[in-house]
Amino acid sequence: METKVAIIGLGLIGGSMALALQRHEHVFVTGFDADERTLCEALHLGIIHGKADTARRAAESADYIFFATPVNETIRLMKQASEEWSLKPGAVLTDTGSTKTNIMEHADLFEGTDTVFVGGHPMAGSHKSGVRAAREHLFENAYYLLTPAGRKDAAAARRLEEFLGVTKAKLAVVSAAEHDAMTAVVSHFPHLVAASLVRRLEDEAEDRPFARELAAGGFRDLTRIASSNPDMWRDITIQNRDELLDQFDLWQQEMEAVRGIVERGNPDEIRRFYDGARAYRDALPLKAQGALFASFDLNVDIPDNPGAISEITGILAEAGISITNVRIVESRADVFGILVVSFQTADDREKGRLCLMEKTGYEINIT
Ligand SMILES: NC(=O)C1=CN([C@@H]2O[C@H](COP(=O)(O)OP(=O)(O)OC[C@H]3O[C@@H](n4cnc5c(N)ncnc54)[C@H](O)[C@@H]3O)[C@@H](O)[C@H]2O)C=CC1
Ligand SMILES: O=C(O)C(=O)Cc1ccc(O)cc1
Repeated sequence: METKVAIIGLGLIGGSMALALQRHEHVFVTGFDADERTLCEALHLGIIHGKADTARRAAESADYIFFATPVNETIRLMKQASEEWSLKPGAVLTDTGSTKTNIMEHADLFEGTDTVFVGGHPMAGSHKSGVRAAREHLFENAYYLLTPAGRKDAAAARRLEEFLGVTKAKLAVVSAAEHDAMTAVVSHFPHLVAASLVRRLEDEAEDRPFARELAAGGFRDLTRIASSNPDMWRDITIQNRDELLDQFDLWQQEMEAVRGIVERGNPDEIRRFYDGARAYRDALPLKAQGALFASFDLNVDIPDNPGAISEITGILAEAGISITNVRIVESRADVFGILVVSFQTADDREKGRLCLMEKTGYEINIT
């Protein structure tokens, strides 16, 4: 029997989810997006099987309903769905939002009905947004957190978990509170810091415009996420406000401690500070795709000239290994640069690494 899926919000995450769920043999994915162009594009690109002209129409015949909209919008849609829509008995509603406490506070709107809401958050994505950025492989190897609320929800969560198996994500169940505390540290607060670093540069560059030209390499790596969708991050910041405020206190303590280290100027102490951070960072599970490690990158140390770039891309193309992005990080002041080649999966990156090691003499690293 055919499973009917409704995806509301067809941007990076909704579009990727629609593509991944099409891996099921008997599935029909209906999409809706508030933006008419996005909706038409999703249909045209084969991201959805059919389009609906309202969220309600998409949802009413569905077995699984995904809200892949900015989180404040998701709550508005949940209220509408529970009050006005006639959903199929046994339907499972879920979302992909980056925050969970606020959303789960509204899950009980579905209590006493024959439908259930299970919170969800695929911890994969990027600073890109929109339907054209959607990728079938986006969730592979990434954590996908589910936050069922009650007993009925636990059974529905198991069904949803099984259905989401085709995404090849690593599914895990956590409480909404736990979710928001952890994501504040690994995702939400870092976005505030990245945006602030960029704003600091903007101020500095008013007096010293040359600083802007020097903002290469490390600065760009550290602030990539400042290029994210501001509407989405506005909603996340509003919904995870309390956790973020706690993070400000802890960050200020951390900055005070670091300031002390710099002020004392003790070389051993300064080195220990950097060494501790490096050791912890290097031991992070980089192979798993997490919120801050959204793409699979190889750093290739090449002479900074166009010939070297086409050599690398040519070797990969010849071996049939697809890449998603290529950029040069001008991290050093001499004639050399680092070519960062991004792959869709860890598997492709490993094949690429072996192939380039065999065919070039360049130094190749995974950061
Ligand atoms: N971007 C990322 O890396 C990740 C985002 N998320 C979460 O997933 C959700 C979607 O994020 P993205 O796909 O990145 O955003 P996006 O901006 O790429 O897509 C959102 C889509 O929702 C549509 N939309 C907005 N309001 C709507 C409404 N009322 N009805 C129907 N469509 C509506 C927009 O037109 C847009 O096409 C957000 O809740 C976000 O917090 C979760 C994991 C990663
Ligand atoms: O671009 C990045 O590294 C991200 O941080 C992507 C991301 C954004 C929001 C999420 O809830 C999860 C992952």
